[in-house]
Amino acid sequence: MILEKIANYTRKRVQEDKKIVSLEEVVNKANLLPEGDFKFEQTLKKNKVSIICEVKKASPSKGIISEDFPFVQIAREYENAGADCISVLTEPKWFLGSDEIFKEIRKNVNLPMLRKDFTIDEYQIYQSKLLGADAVLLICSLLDTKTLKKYISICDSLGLSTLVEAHNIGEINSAIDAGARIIGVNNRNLKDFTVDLSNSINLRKSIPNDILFVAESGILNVNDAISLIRSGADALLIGEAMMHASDKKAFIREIKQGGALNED
Ligand SMILES: O=C(O)c1ccccc1NCC(=O)[C@H](O)[C@H](O)COP(=O)(O)O
Repeated sequence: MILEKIANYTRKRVQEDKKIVSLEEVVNKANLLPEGDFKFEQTLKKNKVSIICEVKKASPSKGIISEDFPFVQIAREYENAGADCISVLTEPKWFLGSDEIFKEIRKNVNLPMLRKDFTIDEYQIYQSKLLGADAVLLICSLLDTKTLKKYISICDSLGLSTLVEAHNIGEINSAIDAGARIIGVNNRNLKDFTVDLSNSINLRKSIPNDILFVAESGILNVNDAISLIRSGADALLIGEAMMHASDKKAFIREIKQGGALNED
């Protein structure tokens, strides 16, 4: 499965990174930074519905999404269009992301930023803190409950939020047991890349209301977004459709207005 391939490649990447900067060094450096203030989850808590816009050059399911990829300009456009948070993919092989892209965007926008990578080692959490991230992604199918708990605790000590991603009820229970405060449900089946928004809609009911719920992937238009808001999503993570939207401001405005109209 693609996720295993990505995770295996990520293990090699992290081993290489550790040869340049050791675990001890990243830990020490990260601990010297001011503690984070959980800006990512504070933003999600404060809003009725938040839109997390993703900066995404390519993906395993779609190949190249943006040929020229002016990533700083895209992130600024998201900010000006009314995005609440920004997600930046840093995985280099399948998503053509990088830590440098993340750092450049960090310098140019004020919104809370999610470092979207395939976390398989605590090293990446300290690295995310050094990159200026506000949140990291933890994927349940890559981490058992004990490891999830440990990584959430490391993030807590650094003031970083965690988006814990689940695909099914077993993974949701693992995320809850690990103490996740934000759970994302991915609508994309990572075995065959099919997208089914009803995955978020069905699994919403299994997540307690005091845990923030993010619907992820495959949101192609305003109607998709509104149906997820109606099913109780606190936030939507939108990549490809946001990258392609010619009028990003109108896209976000219509989602938020549509979501508000469907309240109660
Ligand atoms: O996007 C993929 O093809 C993909 C494949 C394998 C693992 C993860 C993948 N995507 C990561 C994401 O979480 C999405 O980029 C994100 O949810 C936005 O999705 P979309 O709106 O469909 O671009």
